[in-house]
Amino acid sequence: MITLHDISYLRLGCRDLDQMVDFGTRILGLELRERTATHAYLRGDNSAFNLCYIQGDERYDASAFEVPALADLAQAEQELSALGIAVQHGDEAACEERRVDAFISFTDPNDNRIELVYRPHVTGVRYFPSRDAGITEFGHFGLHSRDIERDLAFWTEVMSARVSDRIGDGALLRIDEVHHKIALFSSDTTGVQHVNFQVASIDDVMRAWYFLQEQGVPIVFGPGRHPTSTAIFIYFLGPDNRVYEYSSGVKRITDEAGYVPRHFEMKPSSFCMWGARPNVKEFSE
Ligand SMILES: O=C/C=C/C(C(=O)O)=C(/O)C(=O)O
Ligand SMILES: [Fe+2]
Repeated sequence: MITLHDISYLRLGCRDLDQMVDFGTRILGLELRERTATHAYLRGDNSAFNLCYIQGDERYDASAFEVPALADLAQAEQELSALGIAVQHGDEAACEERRVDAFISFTDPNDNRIELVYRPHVTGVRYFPSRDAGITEFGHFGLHSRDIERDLAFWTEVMSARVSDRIGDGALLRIDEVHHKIALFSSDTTGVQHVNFQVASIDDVMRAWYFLQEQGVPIVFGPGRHPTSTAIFIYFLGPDNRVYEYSSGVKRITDEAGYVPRHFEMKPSSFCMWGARPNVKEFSE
């Protein structure tokens, strides 16, 4: 089994890097940490970056997870190869581009690009937000799945994720005490389905609600509260048409041995206990 220590970063292709830097800083409230002609590194905590927008193919994305030890990369390669999954090694330039000491990459059974990284760089410099969105950390991300049972088997048997809750076919997966850091949603495509940043409180979610409306940002779900993780949330669209989420108050599962996942019915009330209706394809009946 491949132990995932934490989520690390997302690499997101885009057509217009300036537009994504503007959105990431002025709207999302991330800090622009570094920028080259083709790459923009943004963060909401003290990591070197959480999101890297890359000028070029807007359909490109990759999600990265940290493994605890360098030896885990070799072990992971062995396990993936045994399953017939091709593994690539990051060379020095690719490691530098990702601000990590070492990494391997592969595609999961859904053709999602996944990177396993060793020693993602963190900074000793406090995250300095470009607007006071109240971000506390990079929270989680959703992945598309064209075959949930197949992908769930991969994430829970090959990787170390555990099911916290299911909603219809969808699955919320934890890799530590946080209720979920990965979410799989039934879909007809591949890649990242939504990007979540945790904010400090309900005040930040509600402030975002007014702010996003004023800025003309399309809100696609919420404000509301997830009955699954109990988090209060708001979802909105970036200019890249990706779904972004702020949420606050995600529950922790501390009774690892005794916890049994729940299975929520595929109804809007399983996504929001206040009555908000999702305008997100993968969350709809
Ligand atoms: O119901 C879908 C989403 C649930 C949650 C949650 O329980 O917090 C998410 O954050 C999500 O996966 O978007
Ligand atoms: Fe989410």
